[in-house]
Amino acid sequence: MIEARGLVQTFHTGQGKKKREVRAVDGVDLDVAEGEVVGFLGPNGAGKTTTLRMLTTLLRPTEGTARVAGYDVVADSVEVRRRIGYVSQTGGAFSGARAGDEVVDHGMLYGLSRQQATTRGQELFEQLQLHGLWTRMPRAMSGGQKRRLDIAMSLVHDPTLMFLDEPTTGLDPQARANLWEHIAGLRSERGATVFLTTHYLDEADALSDRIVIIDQGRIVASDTADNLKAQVAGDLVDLEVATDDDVRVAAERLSTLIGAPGQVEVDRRHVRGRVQRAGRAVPGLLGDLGAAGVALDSIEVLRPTLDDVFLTLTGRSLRDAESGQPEASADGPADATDHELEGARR
Ligand SMILES: Nc1ncnc2c1ncn2[C@@H]1O[C@H](COP(=O)(O)OP(=O)(O)OP(=O)(O)O)[C@@H](O)[C@H]1O
Repeated sequence: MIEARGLVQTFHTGQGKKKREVRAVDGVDLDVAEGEVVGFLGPNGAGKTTTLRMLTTLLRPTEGTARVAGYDVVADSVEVRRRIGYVSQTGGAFSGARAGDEVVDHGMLYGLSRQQATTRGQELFEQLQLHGLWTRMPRAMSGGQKRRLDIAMSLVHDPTLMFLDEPTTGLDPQARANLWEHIAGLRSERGATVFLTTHYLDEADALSDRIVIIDQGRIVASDTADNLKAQVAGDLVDLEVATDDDVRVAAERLSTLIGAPGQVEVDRRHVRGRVQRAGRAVPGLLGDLGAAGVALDSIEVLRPTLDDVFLTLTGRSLRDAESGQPEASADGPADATDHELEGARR
C-alpha cells in the first residue's frame, strides 16, 4: 500500500546570515502492507508530519520516490488522492456549512453525486456516533465530535488507505478511547490500511500492528511493539531487600543473571536491572536469593514501554526529546515547494 524509497525533504529557512537548511526527512524507506495499522512515532520535530505530507501528495519530495495505493505521489498525485483519506494534525478547516453539508460537499469534491454522498455521509454519522448532528454547525460541536466529523469527511469517498496525523491530540480520555475504537474498526470492519502518527505511546501500542520510529528524519526502528520491547529493552526487575548485606548479594546475583555487571542499579534497599524474558528468569533468581538467605521484601517486574525502546535506541526519552533539528525560524518563510491541493481543506 505504501512503498517509499529514499524520501528526503529539505526546507530552507531564515534570511541572510541566518539562512539554513533543515533536512526534515533524511532518506526514509517505508513499506506498509494492505490491511496493516502502522503507528509512526517520534519526538517533536522528528519529521512525522513532513513524511505524511509527502505521502499524501501535499508536499513534493526533495529526493526519493513513493508509491501510495499503487500510484506515484508525484506523477499520479490525483490517483493517490482519490484512494486515500487524510486527517491532518490541525483538523479540517470547515467551510462554514452545517456538519452534514460539509461531508456531502467533500464527497462531491471526490466525484460522488449528491445522493451518493448524502447516503454515505449518513451511514458514517451513524458509525461514528454523530447521529443527530447532521444539521449542527461544526463550531458548536465538542472537540471529539469535530475530530469524528473530520474522520467522516476523510472517509466519505471510501478510501482504502487512511492517514491520521495525531488524531486524538487534545481530546479527553473518553473521547480518545472512543476514537480508538473507530480507528480499530476501520481495519476490522472496512479492511482499511491505517498509517497514524501519535505522541501517545499507549495509543500506538494499543492500535498498531507495527511501530515505525523516526528520529531526526531517519527511521530508527520498525517492528511489532512486542518485538521492539523484547529486542532492546528487557523487563525491569526491581528487588527490595531487607539489609545492606542482602543488597550486596542481590546485586551480585542479578548481575550474574543479566550477564553484565554494570547494568545493575542500587538505590538504598532497591536493586534494579533489565532482564530478558523476566517471566522465565525470575523464578530461578528467587530460588538463588532464597538459598543465599536473602530476605526479600518485595519484587516488581515492569514490562518495557515504547519509551524505554526509544531511550535504548537514541539515549533520549521520546516524551522529552526534541529532535535536535533546528526549528523553522519565524523570520523567514520556508521555501519548500508546497503542493497544497487546490481547494483541499485538509
Ligand atoms: N514548512 C516548513 N519550513 C521550515 N521548516 C519546517 C517546515 N515544516 C517542518 N519544518 C521543520 O522540519 C522538521 C520536522 O518537522 P515535522 O513537522 O515533520 O515534525 P513532526 O515529527 O511532525 O513534529 P511534531 O510531533 O512536533 O508535529 C522540524 O525541524 C520542523 O521545524
